[in-house]
Amino acid sequence: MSVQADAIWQSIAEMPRPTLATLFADDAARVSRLSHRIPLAGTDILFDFAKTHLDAALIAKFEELSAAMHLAGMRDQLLAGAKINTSEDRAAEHPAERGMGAEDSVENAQRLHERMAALVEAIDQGVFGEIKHVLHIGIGGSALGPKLIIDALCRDSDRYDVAVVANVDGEALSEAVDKFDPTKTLVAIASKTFTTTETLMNAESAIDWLRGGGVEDPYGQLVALTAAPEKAMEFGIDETRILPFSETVGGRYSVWSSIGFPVAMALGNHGFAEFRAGALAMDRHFATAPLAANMPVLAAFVDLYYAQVRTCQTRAVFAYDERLRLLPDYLQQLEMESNGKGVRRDGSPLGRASAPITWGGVGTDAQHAVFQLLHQGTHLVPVEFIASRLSAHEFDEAHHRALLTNCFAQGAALMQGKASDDPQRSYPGDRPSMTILLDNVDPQSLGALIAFYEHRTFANAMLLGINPFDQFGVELGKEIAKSMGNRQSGDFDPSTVALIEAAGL
Ligand SMILES: O=P(O)(O)OC[C@H]1O[C@H](O)[C@H](O)[C@@H](O)[C@@H]1O
Repeated sequence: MSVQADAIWQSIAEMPRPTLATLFADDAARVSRLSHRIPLAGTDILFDFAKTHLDAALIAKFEELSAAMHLAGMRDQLLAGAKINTSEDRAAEHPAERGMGAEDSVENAQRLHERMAALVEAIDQGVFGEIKHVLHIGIGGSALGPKLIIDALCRDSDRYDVAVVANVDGEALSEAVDKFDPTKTLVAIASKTFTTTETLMNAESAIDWLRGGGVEDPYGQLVALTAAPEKAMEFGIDETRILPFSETVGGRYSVWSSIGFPVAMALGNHGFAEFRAGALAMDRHFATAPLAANMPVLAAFVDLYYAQVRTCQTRAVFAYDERLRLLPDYLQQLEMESNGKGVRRDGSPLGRASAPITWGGVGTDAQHAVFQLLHQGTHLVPVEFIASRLSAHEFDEAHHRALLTNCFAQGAALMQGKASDDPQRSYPGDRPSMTILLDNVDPQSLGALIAFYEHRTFANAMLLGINPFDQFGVELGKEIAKSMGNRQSGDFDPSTVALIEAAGL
């Protein structure tokens, strides 16, 4: 980090720390200043930062930090498809999947999307016989995005039943295939590298399941979603059913690419295109809005303020909408795999806290489980609420009113607190939250929301000097698992040896 950035952090740390109550009392226009309604491709999203400790002075300091860390320039490079993933010497071209980036990359992505759309149409038209189910096999970035989007948007889809299987635990595959008829199932094998052991093992077992279920040519029912088409061909998948995507699209940023195939199957090509259009609208906002009114950037300021200055070690995300219940899982990979790093882009020590731990759940369930700690525990946890103005279920609208009321009440309670003579019953208050209110849970708003999180993660990384696009930290465990599986090494530590023996491996 530059000396200049260090000095800015120092001055942020020394700034006065007014309470939320004082911030509201001192600025009658606080809500209009910090609550932004952003119009995006036919939908609006409201981002309310008023219940965080951000104020004009803090924002100005973070703008200085942004200048010192070249945030705007790095953003422009990201969105132009420059090679900003320096440790792997490549670009990070997930925006190109939505239509923003280097011209040839955008064209290439479009061509691949058309190819995928054609395959979806062919399946719809019965070219593969009667297909009713899609078994999507992938893990990490090749599973979490499709799982979230399908769970959110395809609850009463009359197109295909989709199951996403990630875990190498056979229970996961067993649970998924139990509901499916092998003769009517298409198996999508999703792996950017096509080398991930869990995915390949599940794929082999799925082929056995197809064969055991009377499918004469199981390979004829496989589709591959990958950036390594040659490996998928070696695996035995016909080239016409391999949907490639670019090597420059990172795994946890890949739901927009052919990894989104099950989303297109469940939602239809049009729905998947709308999902990408929502993201493109957020890309445009990120590209053009001034930093102080740029939602991903402001959110990163909030994240950094709490993690760096108030030393919060976690941040909690609560979806007040059953349709978004998988959002915290998705964000855990996006944020922690991107920014859970102790070194900067140039390899020097980070010298400060990396990304906080992302956790969360679904409201109102979580209120009856973990909110005690948020209200009275000794850890300060910045909370994020995500809700939708409209619901889609068939029951009385009282349900949705109660859901939203609870969501807003929690934010108010965290901030207000409550004094009491009895210490057990007193609430300190001044606990921050931000709220994101969607108009609806639909493809555009979800696309825009996920792109918002991607850019927020990027802005956090740039302001810390981290490369958010590699993940070397996941390799060591894989290597050790392999050597254990192959029994090549007798020199594990005594605790590990005792566990191997106890399990009879
Ligand atoms: O898509 P794949 O190549 O199979 O990789 C699946 C996942 O595994 C890796 O271990 C990484 O941690 C993830 O970022 C990646 O999404």
